[in-house]
Amino acid sequence: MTEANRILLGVNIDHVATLRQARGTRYPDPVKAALDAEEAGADGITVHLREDRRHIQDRDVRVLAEVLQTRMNFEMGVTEEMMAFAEIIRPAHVCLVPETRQELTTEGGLDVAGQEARIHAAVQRLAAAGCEVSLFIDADPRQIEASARIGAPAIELHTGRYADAHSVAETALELARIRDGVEFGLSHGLIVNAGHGLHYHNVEPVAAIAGINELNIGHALVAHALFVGFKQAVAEMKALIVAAANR
Ligand SMILES: CC(=O)[C@@H](O)[C@H](O)COP(=O)(O)O
Ligand SMILES: NCC(=O)COP(=O)(O)O
Repeated sequence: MTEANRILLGVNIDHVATLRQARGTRYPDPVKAALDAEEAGADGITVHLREDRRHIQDRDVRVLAEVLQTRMNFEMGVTEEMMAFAEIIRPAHVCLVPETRQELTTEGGLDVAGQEARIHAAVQRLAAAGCEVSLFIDADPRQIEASARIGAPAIELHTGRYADAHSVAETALELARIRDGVEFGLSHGLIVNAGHGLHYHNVEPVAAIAGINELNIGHALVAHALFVGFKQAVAEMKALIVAAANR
């Protein structure tokens, strides 16, 4: 009997909160979505507390920290406000992401190579709070090397360019970039995750990359949940990635 390739699904619930914030209501509740996701097979719950609080709110994070059965992956910009908040919440995982106020979504990865001392200090400080830190970076050897050099245990490769590719050739090129990035990261002793813009029609080639640890997926799950319910949306995605990883 051969052992199954393990691949984890981190469910990002940000856009449940986006819908709530659009009207300032109490519903839909991202905490309920997180608990449903866990029941449906999510291996972890990802939230991005943005500086402008456009979706997830501080209270959501505090409540999630108390009720999650799996683990929280807390995405944050490298700011003093967020560092102090993470030190109080102490999420199991923290993913450091680049952030600009006006962006529609996260554009590009964190420039670790360009600010090694600053990111190194953040990784050390979060590790002292008991958090395993990953760095959300482009699949660029320079950024991967810098991440390993500063002692981050994990990276998350930004799959946005792959997801946004406009031709078969461009898609293949971006997929190859991610595949090479996974291999390069593993060869540097890093845990390699990936995410951003992944959906039901583009996720399989990424899930099939050998050695990839976890995929973080949000927007597409929330969109599909409108039609099939959140548990079903998560279960379908989990089945898809596990099958792709074991093909
Ligand atoms: C870092 C990342 O890829 C996700 O957190 C994503 O950014 C969440 O969605 P928004 O970018 O739309 O806030
Ligand atoms: N880090 C990527 C993530 O959490 C989910 O991104 P998306 O699926 O909402 O684009």
